Amino acid sequence: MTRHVVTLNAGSSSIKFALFEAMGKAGAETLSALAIGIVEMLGDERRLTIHDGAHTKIHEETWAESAATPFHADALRRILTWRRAGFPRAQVIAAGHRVVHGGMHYVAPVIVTDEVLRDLQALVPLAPLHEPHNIAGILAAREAWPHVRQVACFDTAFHHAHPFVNDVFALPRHFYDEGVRRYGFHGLSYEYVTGRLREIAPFHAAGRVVAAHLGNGASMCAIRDGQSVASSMGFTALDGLPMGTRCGQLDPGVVLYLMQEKQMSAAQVTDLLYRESGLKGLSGLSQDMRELEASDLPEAQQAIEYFVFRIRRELGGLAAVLKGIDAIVFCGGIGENSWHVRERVLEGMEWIGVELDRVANRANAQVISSERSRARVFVIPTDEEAMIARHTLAVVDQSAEA
Ligand SMILES: Nc1ncnc2c1ncn2[C@@H]1O[C@H](COP(=O)(O)OP(=O)(O)O)[C@@H](O)[C@H]1O
Ligand SMILES: CC(=O)OP(=O)(O)O
Ligand SMILES: [Mg+2]
Repeated sequence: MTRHVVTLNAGSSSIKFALFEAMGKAGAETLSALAIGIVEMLGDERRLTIHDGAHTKIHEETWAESAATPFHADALRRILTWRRAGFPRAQVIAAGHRVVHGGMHYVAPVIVTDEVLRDLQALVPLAPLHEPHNIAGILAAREAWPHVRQVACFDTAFHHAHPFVNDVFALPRHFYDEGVRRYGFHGLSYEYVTGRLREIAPFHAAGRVVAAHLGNGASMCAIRDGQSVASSMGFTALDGLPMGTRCGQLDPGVVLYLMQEKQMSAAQVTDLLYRESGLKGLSGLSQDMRELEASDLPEAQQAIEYFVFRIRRELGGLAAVLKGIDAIVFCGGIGENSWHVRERVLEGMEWIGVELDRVANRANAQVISSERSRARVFVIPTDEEAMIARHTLAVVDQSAEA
């Protein structure tokens, strides 16, 4: 049996998508990506770029749209038109969506219903950079594709079994019961790299692993025997490491100061912490690590220094949670590509059992620790799309059995 699944990862100014083919018996299918693409909003211009499963560019188009045209619906229309022309025989049975926040109740992927959408809407304030766009992507897909099932796959789900101490804030107890907890994000990415680690190094995958997803958003996760134990991200995707435009860990007293002494409104503070801080705010130059690495500005170098410093702190903390580490995994745009950041993170980490192989690291090799290193360090390209596709197929098959 051959079936197809489309995955969507909708952001504010881009939609990443992929078309997967599933072959074999239901439940034991192999998935392969036929196409992986992105629609980007670049001012009034929009661009669709598609690569095949071997990373060869197979399509590119740009078109002008006024900023007033709803971006997600417009992008979806283009994706569908292209899909019909490029893969006319594809039997698309479902669309899987990355949804960043699942709150207390969504701890596994689900088929989207009106009730699910209402629940997700209530989570918008907890993920203002992501959730509204994730929902817009689902709505646009539902409208463009009324007969295709929509499945929501949550970034928080991988972390849902955290022990209480890694989940709680020291607030009066009722806040925890209401859902004011540490959720953790990037779960689809962590789940994928954990699965890959099981294939590459099963012994290490069964042990104590710290994984670092360092992309535009950045977080770290302590994983024991494949299960998330603690995450640097909390109630929202603001906590932990500094990111492209997000502040990372911040004394809550700063928020009080901004509101009380600087008379900033909640909306202004939200904008400051989510969109104007992190690497962008510190450097005054860019949120893009490549630009910072290429810059001589002292502020750009300090922004990288702070990023590295927080990763090292988190690494020490998560290693303590796990009582030692057997492996570290780097993934995400920075984790997979910046040998410079990895080198600085791992400098002088012998005390934790890590010795870097500088040559392997500079070559972005899969294993970047030396032969002598007690813990092994891996660079594993993540694939949130593949994880979404797997979950989506599984949910569709389960619902058929039910
Ligand atoms: N070769 C590279 N060297 C350093 N940083 C890189 C490199 N390639 C990508 N990056 C950085 O990765 C980040 C984007 O990560 P990515 O995981 O693609 O983001 P997103 O969360 O949008 O998927 C950017 O800061 C970008 O500069
Ligand atoms: C949760 C999160 O930060 O996601 P992203 O890295 O896609 O911004
Ligand atoms: Mg990302």
